Amino acid sequence: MFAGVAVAVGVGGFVANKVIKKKSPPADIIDGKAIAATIRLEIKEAVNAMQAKYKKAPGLAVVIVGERKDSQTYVRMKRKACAEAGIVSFDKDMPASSTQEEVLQAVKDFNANPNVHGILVQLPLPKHIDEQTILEAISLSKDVDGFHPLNIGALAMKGRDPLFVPCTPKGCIELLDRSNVEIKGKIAAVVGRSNIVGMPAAMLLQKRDATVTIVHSRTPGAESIVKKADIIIAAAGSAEMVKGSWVKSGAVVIDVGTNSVDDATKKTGYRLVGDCAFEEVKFVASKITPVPGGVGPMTIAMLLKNCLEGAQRMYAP
Ligand SMILES: NC(=O)C1=CN([C@@H]2O[C@H](COP(=O)(O)OP(=O)(O)OC[C@H]3O[C@@H](n4cnc5c(N)ncnc54)[C@H](OP(=O)(O)O)[C@@H]3O)[C@@H](O)[C@H]2O)C=CC1
Ligand SMILES: Nc1nc(=O)c2c([nH]1)NC[C@@H]1CN(c3ccc(C(=O)N[C@@H](CCC(=O)O)C(=O)O)cc3)C=[N+]21
Ligand SMILES: [Mg+2]
Repeated sequence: MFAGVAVAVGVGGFVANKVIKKKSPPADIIDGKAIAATIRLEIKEAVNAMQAKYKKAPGLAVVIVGERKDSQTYVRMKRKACAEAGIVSFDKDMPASSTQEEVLQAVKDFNANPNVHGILVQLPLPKHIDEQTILEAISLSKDVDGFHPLNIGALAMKGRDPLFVPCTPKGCIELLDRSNVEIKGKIAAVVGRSNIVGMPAAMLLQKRDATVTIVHSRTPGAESIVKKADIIIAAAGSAEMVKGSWVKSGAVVIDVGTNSVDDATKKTGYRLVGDCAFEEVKFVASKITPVPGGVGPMTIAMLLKNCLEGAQRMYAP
């Protein structure tokens, strides 16, 4: 009823529209770390139940090739999370000089091992190894990362469901669900189209009846496209690229980006930032995930969940 009523205030003969510029209250922070902890407890209970019923524990094989510091950190976190949930981890740490044949053989050995229900080959692999060849060698029923082309193909098809959904996008959807964000009928924008995050995230949103636009490095006018979205999943790997001005008021923002930027005030010399400018976006969005403590912990929780489900399918199909 107030629409169309202009508030004009005369200031010394000068008439200006008085704009009361007020910052919106900050967004709710979606606590991925806490949600992941809850899920990990749920998994632990299911693992205990499996032990009691079948005298078997789920097993996860983690293959790492080379000495990349970040990969080692992630792999250590995954193995620790497995141990806490009662999932047995099978470690295969291979030197960067390993041949493609050797890595392939490691995968084949785990394919044949009945105590292994999930196989994860940490990416990226050294340049002389063809990632796709390795990923396609993983048994479909043990593909807990969901990176096998047949799993991705099923993800893209109407009326089909893959055996495994990639962990990071699955974690993004779980965060939306557990934060009571409706996906159906919403406009969504995914920034990034990688095989491991952006593309599968877009497929999942679309399967849940969102209308999805994928923005990538060749997209003209990315800002105005992102600004139309009710739900934004940012996975470009570009520190703080999504500014407050890119975000529609009240949008829900899931920030996958994990970028390390130099920070002399930290004892490590760096800190992690997302793909969203958190301090700006939090005053525009209604809900937002932090980095760290948002999507990252969910990725690990979903890995455990996929491994548990793989084992459950084998013992109680
Ligand atoms: N929290 C977690 O669990 C995980 C976090 N990550 C993080 O998520 C981010 C993305 O990872 P990943 O998908 O593997 O990265 P990739 O580098 O494989 O893909 C990045 C994608 O973003 C697009 N892109 C890059 N810059 C821009 C830009 N300025 N504007 C629009 N699009 C852009 C690229 O476009 P194009 O295709 O045209 O090159 C590409 O599709 C990284 O920060 C990574 O560290 C990744 C995995 C798990
Ligand atoms: N085969 C394969 N599967 C993967 O799932 C896979 C991979 N390769 N290669 C690399 C990316 C990256 N990734 C992350 C996992 C956890 C956090 C995570 O837990 N991050 C914490 C912070 C961690 C820290 O402090 O360094 C957080 O955001 O709170 C981040 C990133 C999985 N990946
Ligand atoms: Mg390679």
